[in-house]
Amino acid sequence: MARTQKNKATEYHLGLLKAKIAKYRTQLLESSKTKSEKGEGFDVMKSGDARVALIGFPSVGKSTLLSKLTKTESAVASYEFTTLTCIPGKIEYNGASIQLLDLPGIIEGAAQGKGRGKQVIAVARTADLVLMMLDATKSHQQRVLGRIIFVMIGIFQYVQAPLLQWCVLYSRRALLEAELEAVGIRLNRKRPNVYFKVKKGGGLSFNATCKLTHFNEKMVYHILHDYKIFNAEVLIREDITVDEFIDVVLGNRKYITCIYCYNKIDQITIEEVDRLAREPYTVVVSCEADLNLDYLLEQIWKHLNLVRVYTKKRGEYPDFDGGLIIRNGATIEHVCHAVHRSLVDNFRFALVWVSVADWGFGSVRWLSFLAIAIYMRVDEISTRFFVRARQPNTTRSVLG
Ligand SMILES: Nc1nc2c(ncn2[C@@H]2O[C@H](COP(=O)(O)OP(=O)(O)OP(=O)(O)O)[C@@H](O)[C@H]2O)c(=O)[nH]1
Ligand SMILES: [K+]
Ligand SMILES: [Mg+2]
Repeated sequence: MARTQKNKATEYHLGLLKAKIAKYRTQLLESSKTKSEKGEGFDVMKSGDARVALIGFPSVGKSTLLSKLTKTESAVASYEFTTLTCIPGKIEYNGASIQLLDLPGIIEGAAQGKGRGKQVIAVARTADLVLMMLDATKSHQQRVLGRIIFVMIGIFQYVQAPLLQWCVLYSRRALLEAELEAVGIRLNRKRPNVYFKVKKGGGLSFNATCKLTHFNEKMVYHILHDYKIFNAEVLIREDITVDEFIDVVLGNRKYITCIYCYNKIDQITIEEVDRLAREPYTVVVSCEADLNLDYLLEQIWKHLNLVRVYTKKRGEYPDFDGGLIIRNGATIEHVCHAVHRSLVDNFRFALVWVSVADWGFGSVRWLSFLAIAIYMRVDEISTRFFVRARQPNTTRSVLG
């Protein structure tokens, strides 16, 4: 693929190669899974309302952060690979209990099993949020190096391509992302809006509701052929790339939010801190100097997208102490399950109050919910309406 020039004529050929690589990669991962039992990740029980995994190179300060944010102490030392297993800690925040996992550092080639890479990445797959820790001091060194390389590229025009590649690859953050990407973790990306269903017969039915600029029906046909899928229904609802389509076909991708956390900002200049802090999904902290850790918690909470639901007895004020913590996108059925397993069977209707601040885009939904609720029994429709609350602290208003 590196040798193929990228243009309109070769796009098709490249797409097929991508599908092949994805296929072989999956086969490799699957075969190695059966060979070693150790590939399943560390044996740590999921507990609390959400799970956050600390991923990063050795000695970036992952254990220091765990020890700061939770009551658990994880060994901190200046040498690499101090932590060798998964160490769980508990963060109590906004009434929720969030499991924070300290993990061994990972290195280049982790996805292929270097170090304890495979186990670490397996744990990352089970997390609701990946907290990618990076060393701010190293990122600065790297930028300086990057500039030098770009000057060199200017001088040696003819070796441009490999050098550029090296430059891109050398970014430590990109390296980590590539490791996670290789095992099917997609960071800060949403699931492609594609309906894909394998069928028993009937051939391939292909439809797109928008103009596709990256590939066409013929390509879809050939990619599916490569996976030995001959009968399927494909409905593409957004202008996706070939890679995204392959993700859909493979179906085992994990879409996880990632916060990039630059540690050790006590060691770099304020200008550098400012530059890093402006990047998307980025938080700058210093675990040792206790800088910005409360903002980090705030961001973790925000990106976990948890919803607090409080129960209320008839004629009484709601109990704002013991709330139920529910994932965003959960339904009233989930809420029932969180209260008691048998509740769903006897469930008839629910009255729902939402905070005014949540009305924003969802207001139409809530108002229609209210309108329909008046005419229908709520249990018939409740499962189709999501319980969403983004800013649960604000004024509550009676809706249902
Ligand atoms: N200057 C500075 N040093 C820090 C900071 N946070 C951690 N360190 C130092 O970084 C070193 C490594 O910290 P650890 O917490 O052990 O790093 P780790 O990522 O858990 O490392 P491994 O478990 O080996 O992968 C220690 O010597 C810490 O004292 C910080 O905010 N500023
Ligand atoms: K260390
Ligand atoms: Mg550690």
